[in-house]
Amino acid sequence: MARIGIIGSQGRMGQAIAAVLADGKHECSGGVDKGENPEALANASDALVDFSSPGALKDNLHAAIGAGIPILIGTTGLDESHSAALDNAAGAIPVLQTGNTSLGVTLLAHLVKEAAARLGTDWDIEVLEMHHRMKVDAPSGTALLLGEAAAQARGITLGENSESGRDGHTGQRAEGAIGFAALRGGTVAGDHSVIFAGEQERITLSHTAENRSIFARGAVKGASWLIGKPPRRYTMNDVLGLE
Ligand SMILES: NC(=O)C1=CN([C@@H]2O[C@H](COP(=O)(O)OP(=O)(O)OC[C@H]3O[C@@H](n4cnc5c(N)ncnc54)[C@H](OP(=O)(O)O)[C@@H]3O)[C@@H](O)[C@H]2O)C=CC1
Ligand SMILES: O=C(O)C1=N[C@H](C(=O)O)C[C@H](O)C1
Repeated sequence: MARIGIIGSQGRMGQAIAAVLADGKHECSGGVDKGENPEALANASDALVDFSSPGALKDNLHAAIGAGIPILIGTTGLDESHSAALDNAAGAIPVLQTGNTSLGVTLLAHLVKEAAARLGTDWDIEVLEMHHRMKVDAPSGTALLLGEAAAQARGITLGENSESGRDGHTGQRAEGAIGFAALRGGTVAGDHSVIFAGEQERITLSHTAENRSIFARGAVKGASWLIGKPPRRYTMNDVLGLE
């Protein structure tokens, strides 16, 4: 049985993952939280899953490299320096980073790509997300993943074409922009919609997470799949055979 170690083990996702690992087909090798060193956990594991905090990323990658095991990063709110650290780590170990480990969102990103490629730039793209009141980053990692899918299909760079946090006298929407809006409240596990707004018509592609078990199952599937793979960056498309 694959031994999976959980970074962020006492958190909402950490506990959902522990519940999946208790299915008798996997083994949980333990967990660490804030202030704890992930190295011993890495040495006792066949793979790590990290659902903690962006500030923990570099130490977690270091621990996985030291132990020579793969790591799946689900933590969101990452920036370009984190991205460079992920690329660097992927030279030594298998690394999978994604804003959403669910099958449904992974497929949704394909549908968004297809729609964005087929609809002209006169169809405005807006990404709307809603999450529970405890979420600390916005837009969500999933919203950015979906926006990136649309940007790739249109051959544009998301960073240079995104509009978010509109408030006050913002001026007109920039042509070709991909917009983001974030709602927070209650216990919502994760709702995402990508709206294609054209002349007198709209298409909305949506995903609703009914609870965190979909992310937890995807994380365990991804981490197990990474074991024994050659070092490089992987995606959920690789795990699910969707590309
Ligand atoms: N990719 C995906 O599919 C999904 C990604 N996520 C992302 O996962 C992350 C965690 O979400 P969630 O479980 O809801 O958050 P929680 O706040 O419930 O859990 C985070 C956990 O990580 C711990 N932690 C914080 N800093 C460190 C550190 N430096 N080292 C180790 N552990 C640390 C926290 O400990 P303490 O409380 O002591 O600070 C806490 O136990 C978020 O970034 C979220 O967006 C969530 C769902 C799905
Ligand atoms: O923090 C959360 O809860 C979630 N985070 C991920 C994100 O930022 O997209 C995935 C999911 O939507 C839940």
